[in-house]
Amino acid sequence: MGYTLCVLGCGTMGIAILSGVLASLESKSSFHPHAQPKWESHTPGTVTPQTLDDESLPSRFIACVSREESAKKLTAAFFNAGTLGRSVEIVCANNVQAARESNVVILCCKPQIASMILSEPGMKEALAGKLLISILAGVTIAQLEAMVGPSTRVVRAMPNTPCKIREGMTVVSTLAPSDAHELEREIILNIFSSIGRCRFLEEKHFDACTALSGSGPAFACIFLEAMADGGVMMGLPRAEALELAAQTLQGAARMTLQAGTHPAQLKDAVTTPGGCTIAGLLAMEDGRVRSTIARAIQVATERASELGQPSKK
Ligand SMILES: NC(=O)C1=CN([C@@H]2O[C@H](COP(=O)(O)OP(=O)(O)OC[C@H]3O[C@@H](n4cnc5c(N)ncnc54)[C@H](OP(=O)(O)O)[C@@H]3O)[C@@H](O)[C@H]2O)C=CC1
Ligand SMILES: O=C(O)[C@@H]1CCC=N1
Repeated sequence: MGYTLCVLGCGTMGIAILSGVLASLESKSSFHPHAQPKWESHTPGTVTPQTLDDESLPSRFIACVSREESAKKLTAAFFNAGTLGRSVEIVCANNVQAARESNVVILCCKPQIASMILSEPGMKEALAGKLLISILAGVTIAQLEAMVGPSTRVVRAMPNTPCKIREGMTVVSTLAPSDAHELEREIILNIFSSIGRCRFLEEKHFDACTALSGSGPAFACIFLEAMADGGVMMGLPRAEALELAAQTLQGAARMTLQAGTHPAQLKDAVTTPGGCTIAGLLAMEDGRVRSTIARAIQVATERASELGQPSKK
């Protein structure tokens, strides 16, 4: 059983989502009696699927691109993705047929070309009565609804690149409570909580989420690289410096997420009076590191809100 899932515009994020979903299904199919479902470790507030019936799980996968070159890359990417990966159908320049054959479509193209793709002849009909999940930055549900027919259910999601290793953070636009939407809710949760954390938030928060968790991996990597650079400056080999920085950031983040420890508490616990940590912290404060990082989120949020708008050029 199961439904057909189509990724319309399968680039960086499409591959990340599809790879994560395939890996999750592979791990579900290789039953382990002591295996914990992925979502059991989630903190309160993040959402998890209630059931795991076949109807809410994908069983056929279609990935769409526009160029042959991209199609070749996808074939290579998914051929190595386990047995399920080999069953991804790669479709080049035939979006309408792919949408017609699908039940759920995840729109993963650039924001600027959404209207072109959704206005292809036959697309409205192909999407009629189906669930369209858009991950596009800055393109609102109202804008998307104006591009599709009234029977297409439009939902926004904002995932991030770590979905590829099932450590993603995805925010999904709040769904109106209704029995008719229960299956859609299950489908959305099964996709995104199988590839990381998933939480619902009102659409008005989407530009901030785009900046914080969507762009966030890039910001975190600047911090990670800078920490490693400091280690290298002090004589550590590059590879070890990166390992130390990455595992340290992961450990601190996990203590916040899993143990619920406030970051300020974590910081204070490390900071011995008169010790080296406070010396480093004061150097960071001199560099206005907090306001610089917070302002980066502010500026990225503002930019995200412009991405769905027609270019002013
Ligand atoms: N990158 C990120 O970290 C995040 C991105 N997003 C959002 O995800 C979306 C995609 O971003 P990203 O994955 O980085 O972009 P990419 O450029 O990597 O992927 C876009 C994909 O769209 C395909 N495409 C282009 N034109 C068409 C067409 N006419 N028909 C079918 N497919 C087409 C491209 O294929 P081809 O090369 O063949 O044209 C490419 O595979 C954006 O809207 C972005 O806002 C959201 C969260 C995080
Ligand atoms: O930079 C961008 O526009 C996209 C959206 C979030 C992450 N990357």
